[in-house]
Amino acid sequence: MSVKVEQIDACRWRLPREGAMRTDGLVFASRQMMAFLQQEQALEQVRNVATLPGIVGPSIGMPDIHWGYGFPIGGVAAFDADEGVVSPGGVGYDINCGVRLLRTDLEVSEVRPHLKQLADALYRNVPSGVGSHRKDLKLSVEQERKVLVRGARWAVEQGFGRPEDLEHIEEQGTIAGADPELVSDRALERGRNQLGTLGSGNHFLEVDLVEEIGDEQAAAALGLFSGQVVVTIHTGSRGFGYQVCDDYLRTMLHAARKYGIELPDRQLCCAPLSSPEGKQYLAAMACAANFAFTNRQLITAWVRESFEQVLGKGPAELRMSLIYDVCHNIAKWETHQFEGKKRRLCVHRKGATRAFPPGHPDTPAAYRHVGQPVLIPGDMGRYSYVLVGTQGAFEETFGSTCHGAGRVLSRHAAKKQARGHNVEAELAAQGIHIRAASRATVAEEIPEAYKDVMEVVGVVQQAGIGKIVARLKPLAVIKG
Ligand SMILES: Nc1nc2c(ncn2[C@@H]2O[C@H](COP(=O)(O)O)[C@@H](O)[C@H]2O)c(=O)[nH]1
Ligand SMILES: [Mn+2]
Ligand SMILES: [Mn+2]
Repeated sequence: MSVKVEQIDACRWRLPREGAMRTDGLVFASRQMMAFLQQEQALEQVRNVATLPGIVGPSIGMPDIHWGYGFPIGGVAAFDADEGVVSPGGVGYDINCGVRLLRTDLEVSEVRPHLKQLADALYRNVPSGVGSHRKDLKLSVEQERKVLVRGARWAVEQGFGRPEDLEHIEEQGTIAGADPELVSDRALERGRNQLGTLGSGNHFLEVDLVEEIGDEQAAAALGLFSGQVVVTIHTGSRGFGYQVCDDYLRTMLHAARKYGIELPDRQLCCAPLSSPEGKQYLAAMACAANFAFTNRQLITAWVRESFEQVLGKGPAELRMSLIYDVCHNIAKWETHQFEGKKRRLCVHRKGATRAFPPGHPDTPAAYRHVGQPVLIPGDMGRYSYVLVGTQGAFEETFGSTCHGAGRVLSRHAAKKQARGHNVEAELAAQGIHIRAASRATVAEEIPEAYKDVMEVVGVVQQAGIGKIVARLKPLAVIKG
């Protein structure tokens, strides 16, 4: 299916307003990416989002855009507080899936001789794959409710990490307004066993090497240097968030009918932000977001523990601090300047990352002169990127940028392509050690399953909606 697009410049494309659209679509992509996107449903989804009530500015697609449930993955849409809507499809099933980056003082030469052992320790200490969890983490219902309200702060209070970690988490690791009364018993039950687990598929824990620095000043501010060993964690709210999303999709289908919202696709079901249903979803979503922050905080503690077990040095000696933790599936209340006016907007980022500019008060003090860190994973065989947010992103995309490379092969197609290959052995030959609960996951996650993230961040940088700070290369990857 071909969607009408007009090229604006080398990396911007307009999907002109027509039919039921209330605004234009705006997609960031190279010509080559657009040629590929023309065969995809994601552009149609950008147009569908543009039909929703109260949308402010364009319906935006990032260069890693691909098909998602209702809203595309790699999509950003902002809605007016009075006229606008909130939609679970605009956040996604894995509420507050996100990425966290830890630094160390270690040079790669100090780690290489211990890499296999380190991969084993991380695999042992951090539960990954379906059904695994730490035997020493048993939550009562009361404790779980505290997690949902306090987020990463709860984990720090229990001794998982240090108070200064919180300063380097989006929203300091706690989204306000969470109400555990608004989540189902089923969600609570699924969450209890899954807190402190990585999950499967695209979720990962990775030891990386800082391969190249793109901006020395920003790298120094973030504590990054060439040849350094860092750790990336990518996971979200697990079965808890999934259940919250699933429960509220039903509520929202009913609400859309009740409030007379016309939907080009049922998967865009939503409710007015001012309605009881809209407010309830945001309060339940906040619970899931806090669950995810806690999840990444617990995993951080076990990563620090693993390094200490293998290298005999604790987190303080290794200066193993949290660079940043950023969400890429969330809807948030934010203040933005739009058409000369300050507006309170609910910004949906689904497979998109907040990218606030230098000087923004929500950027941690240590980074305020360079911009908010933006963490963009690529794939388990090539590279990932660290960026910072820009004024361009603040002005054009509600302070947002891409979130990854984006899939190009379905899981099925990736498995087919991996047939006849020993992916683990091929990666090991390149010095990348994989530990995974399932062979099938590794096959589904081959690097070729994703776009080349270098091209994605290239578009982002060219468009001025992100600035490259460093490129990371995987050394050891833990997959579910
Ligand atoms: N460095 C790695 N990046 C990976 C790996 N598996 C997936 N990915 C990238 O993450 C993004 C985000 O995924 P999403 O599930 O939140 O949409 C994805 O687009 C890939 O680029 C990995 O093992 N290592
Ligand atoms: Mn994710
Ligand atoms: Mn996820």
